[in-house]
Amino acid sequence: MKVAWAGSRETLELSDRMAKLVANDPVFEKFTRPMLGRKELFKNTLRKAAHGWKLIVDLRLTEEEAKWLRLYIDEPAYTDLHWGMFIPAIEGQGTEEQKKKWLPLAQKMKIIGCYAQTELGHGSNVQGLETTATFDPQADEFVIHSPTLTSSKWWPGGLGKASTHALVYARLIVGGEFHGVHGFIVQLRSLEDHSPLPGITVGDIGLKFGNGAYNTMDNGVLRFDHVRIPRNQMLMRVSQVTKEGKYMQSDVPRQLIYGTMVYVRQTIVVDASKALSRAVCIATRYSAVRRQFGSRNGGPETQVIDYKTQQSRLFPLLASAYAFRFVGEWLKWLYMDVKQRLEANDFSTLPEAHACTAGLKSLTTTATADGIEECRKLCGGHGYLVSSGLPELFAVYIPACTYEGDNVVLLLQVARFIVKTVSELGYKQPVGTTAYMGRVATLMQNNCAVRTAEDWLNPGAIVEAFEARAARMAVACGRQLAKFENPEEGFAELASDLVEASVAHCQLIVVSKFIEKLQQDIPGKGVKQSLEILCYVYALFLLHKHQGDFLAVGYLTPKQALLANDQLRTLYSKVRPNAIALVDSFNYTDHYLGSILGRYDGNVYPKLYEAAWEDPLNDSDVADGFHQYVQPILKQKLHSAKL
Ligand SMILES: CCCCCCCCCCCC(=O)SCCNC(=O)CCNC(=O)[C@H](O)C(C)(C)COP(=O)(O)OP(=O)(O)OC[C@H]1O[C@@H](n2cnc3c(N)ncnc32)[C@H](O)[C@@H]1OP(=O)(O)O
Ligand SMILES: Cc1cc2nc3c(=O)[nH]c(=O)nc-3n(C[C@H](O)[C@H](O)[C@H](O)COP(=O)(O)OP(=O)(O)OC[C@H]3O[C@@H](n4cnc5c(N)ncnc54)[C@H](O)[C@@H]3O)c2cc1C
Repeated sequence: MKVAWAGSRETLELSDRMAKLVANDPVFEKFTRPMLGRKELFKNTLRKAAHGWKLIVDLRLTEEEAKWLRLYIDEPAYTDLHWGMFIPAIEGQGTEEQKKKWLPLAQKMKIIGCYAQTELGHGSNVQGLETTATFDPQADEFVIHSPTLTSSKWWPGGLGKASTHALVYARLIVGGEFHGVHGFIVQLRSLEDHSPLPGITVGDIGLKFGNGAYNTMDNGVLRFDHVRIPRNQMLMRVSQVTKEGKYMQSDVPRQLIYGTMVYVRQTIVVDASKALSRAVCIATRYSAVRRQFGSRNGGPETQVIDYKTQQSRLFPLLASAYAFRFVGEWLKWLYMDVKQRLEANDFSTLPEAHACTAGLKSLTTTATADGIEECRKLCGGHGYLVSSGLPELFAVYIPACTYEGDNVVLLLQVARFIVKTVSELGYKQPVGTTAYMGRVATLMQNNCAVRTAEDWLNPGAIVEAFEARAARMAVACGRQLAKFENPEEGFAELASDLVEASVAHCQLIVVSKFIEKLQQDIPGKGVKQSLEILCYVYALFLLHKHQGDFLAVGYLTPKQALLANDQLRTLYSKVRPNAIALVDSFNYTDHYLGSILGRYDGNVYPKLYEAAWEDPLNDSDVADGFHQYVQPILKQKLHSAKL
């Protein structure tokens, strides 16, 4: 099962080696992080990142090994955006010449970059960005300027204190004409003493959610006062500005400017499976350790993992972790396929890639953020302790629902894609993830044929159910939209219905890809059977949770919905014997989990008790301040009879 989760024996071996390298290095200790003040915390992050980089250089780690090393260091840092966005943006939007100049500097960390797109006044609406880049043909330069307070760059990770350069997204103005938003490489700080360059105001935006957590990252604010950069620092793969001041839009779709966001969104889907699997690993192991009620004749109390309510909350999350892992694997293939096609100037699957990365990023991050919180609740009171690992995991994870695109805004992008597909059904055969809409007539007619709970253990029945739900919801939106004279007005009015139809479409993709995964060759005795059970748990859990959709579109009867729930209960009993093996398969070290509740050895109570005394508050029996503020209350003579 470890190989199924890792993806291959090589990846399992490589990731295991990196996990142990980090876990055995005291520099990467994590428990004290929530106790540190902001400046100490940030300095500690710089120290860890420097040590990580030293390991990469000294041990000559490959790019893949370095990626796993950074993951297991498990600390948001400026390197995330340098490697995760700044470099990919230059790779995707730079000319060959620009790549030759900037990539070696960035890959050797001679410069540190960030991705500065969002502003104080605009994040979702990229076309609304206000920073300007005005071409000066006399000097053959761009003048980068922040014309308003709301044009201040705001949020970019690594910007506040670490980055020497930024990839700045600004409104391109040539000869007084606006030509859309483009990316510009701008140096922010001196490479000598790291002081901000003339015309640059830069700093951190301040504390964020939770202790420790994302406060290890210097999300920054940045303003420009007429800063000049050479013309060749505008990324010019998509569009060019000539020395003479002529704007040239190549035949590449302008949306390629957004290509880095598409890349990061697809990585975020696999990240979701990692974050959710960590929380599920903690909650599952602790649910097996925790006993509460149910003792018979003085025997042991019941393990909470044996309660049906615990199983009905926990096992769908376990199934979701595997589902997101496999759909993330497929999405990575889709992204690489689009990237190859783009190299050959084939833009045919760009809309599908945009819709899938946007929709699956939205779906998986929402489910993962909610799932980590559910795992905290599954651990009762002890889940609320920082030493459970869950509060930090939650605090670091939840911005994923916002960054790289607010999840609702992204679902509206999927909605545009779906509505367009439905409107073209009469004359254009849908392909890829919308191919099922080509069978809309059948999907509108056929109703569910399930007669027994067993009938739900049929991939065909499940896929048809999810296809019918998605198709019928999309067609219903299409019919509603047709009633509006102004399509944009209709779209705005029906936005919530469209979002729900987008969720249905994306859930169909996740279910289908899980089923497709099971058609592949999966090594290991009993592994495929265990994954099949999880696949049915995932699909039938969704069907139960969203049964309103299936009933409203007339595909399911209430009886069939009840049979699905009956089958779910049976499936939970099948998951139970393998639950611990399924989470052990994630192969996480205690260091990476950072959780006393999720310890591999299950030695929870002694370690919880031990950890309590390490809290600084227990440095003295009588807390500082007691004698000053409490003792006088205890000692005061109360004359008023009322008290
Ligand atoms: C290692 C990891 C680190 C992991 C650690 C990560 C650390 C944190 C990283 C966070 C970094 C960030 O947050 S970076 C900042 C992230 N910001 C965002 O994601 C901003 C979200 N907003 C946007 O992407 C855009 O504003 C949109 C897509 C919402 C709207 O764009 P727009 O230009 O107004 O386009 P719009 O009119 O809606 O659509 C026009 C046409 O373009 C298409 N279109 C729109 N976008 C795209 C696209 N990306 N690709 C292709 N096509 C597109 C539409 O489908 C539509 O086609 P048609 O219908 O006409 O056919
Ligand atoms: C931890 C973190 C790290 C980040 N790192 C970076 C970075 O490195 N670089 C960078 O450039 N940015 C970064 N960002 C910024 C991030 O990309 C934006 O916050 C994100 O894109 C959301 O945009 P917004 O803040 O403008 O949200 P808004 O769009 O203002 O969202 C507010 C509300 O309005 C709703 N809304 C907005 N538009 C619509 C619409 N058309 N229809 C319906 N509802 C709508 C949203 O759904 C949401 O509920 C980061 C943010 C965070 C939290």
